[in-house]
Amino acid sequence: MEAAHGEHTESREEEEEGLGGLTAEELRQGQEAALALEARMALSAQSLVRAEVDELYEHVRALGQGRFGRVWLVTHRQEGTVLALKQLPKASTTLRGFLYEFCVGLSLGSHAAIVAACGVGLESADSYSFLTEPVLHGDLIGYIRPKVGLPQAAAQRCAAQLASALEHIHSLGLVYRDLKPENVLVCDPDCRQVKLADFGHTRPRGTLLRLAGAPIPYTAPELCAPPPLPEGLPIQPALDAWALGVLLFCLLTGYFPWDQPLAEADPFYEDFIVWQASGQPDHRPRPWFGLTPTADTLLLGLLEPQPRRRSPVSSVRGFLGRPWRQREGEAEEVYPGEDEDSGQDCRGRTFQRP
Ligand SMILES: Nc1ncnc2c1ncn2[C@@H]1O[C@H](COP(=O)(O)OP(=O)(O)OP(=O)(O)O)[C@@H](O)[C@H]1O
Repeated sequence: MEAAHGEHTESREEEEEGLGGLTAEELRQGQEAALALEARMALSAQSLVRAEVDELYEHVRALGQGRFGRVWLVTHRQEGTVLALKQLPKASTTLRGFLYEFCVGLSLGSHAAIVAACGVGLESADSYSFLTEPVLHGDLIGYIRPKVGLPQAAAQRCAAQLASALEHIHSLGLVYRDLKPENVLVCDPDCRQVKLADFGHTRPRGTLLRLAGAPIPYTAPELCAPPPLPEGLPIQPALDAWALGVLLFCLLTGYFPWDQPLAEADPFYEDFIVWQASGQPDHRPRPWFGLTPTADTLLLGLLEPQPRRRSPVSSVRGFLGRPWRQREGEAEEVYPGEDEDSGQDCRGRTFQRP
């Protein structure tokens, strides 16, 4: 969604009236978060360890590869501590971009559903790296059974933990902006505990952003509309609430609700908008058939197209412990299985609905 990873390609307007509808309190919160991050980045720049990764750490195995970085399981050569090391090549990451992601991770402190940063940043000849706790059971995408989703209890546990992690991030004046199953790491084979990772896209509330590239299912509709200011849309936690709604739909059904939230381009989104506006049960789009009225209410709140009317991520708490799926039998096992029915799941954007 951005031109360059971690770089401040966005500009921030200082005047409240120029901030496309942010309240004074929202503006203050975002500005404080931005200042705190700048201060932390200045300090961290001075304390970077300058060494090659191999001098200090032994590679055990690769844990994952993203668009920007490679993540390794490593052990500290002297202490023997087992850690995850995210390595970002200098060819594609600026020092500022690296410091930004590193310091956002540090500023989130300790939260049970957020990958803990270790506070060590490394500058090597060709890369920047930082260390975090390792999470060893893969990411959530491997647990979502195509056309089925997760068992309800696991879906509700994930929902509760992710809502809590996002609430924490929002309370610090930040917007996460990259919620998707690939960024949710799983701590145990039964998917009891999950942790949010990858803070390369996290920004202070009110940062002005434009959508760069095609929208994905998790992109909120306000980002697809022409921005209220030439520099872009002042970002709000509501972006994360939307993405959480889409992710919960995937967990409960094994389908994406749509490919992109554009009624003119996506018939599934158009159907949803018609249902959402009419409130008529017989307008319910087919992919929603298996959900309960409780789940409908939760998801319709998170997936409210108007960001100011959208439910906050904390709304999830009020819906836990009640059935979200009408029939539970089809999704009893949690398993990190392979794609059973390629193209018809929520692992790719171009799946087909029933
Ligand atoms: N702490 C960790 N423990 C275990 N695996 C991890 C950890 N951090 C990241 N990974 C794995 O590495 C993958 C890539 O990491 P990450 O998402 O941080 O990279 P990225 O380049 O920023 O990705 P993206 O393309 O989503 O922006 C993750 O999907 C995950 O599988």
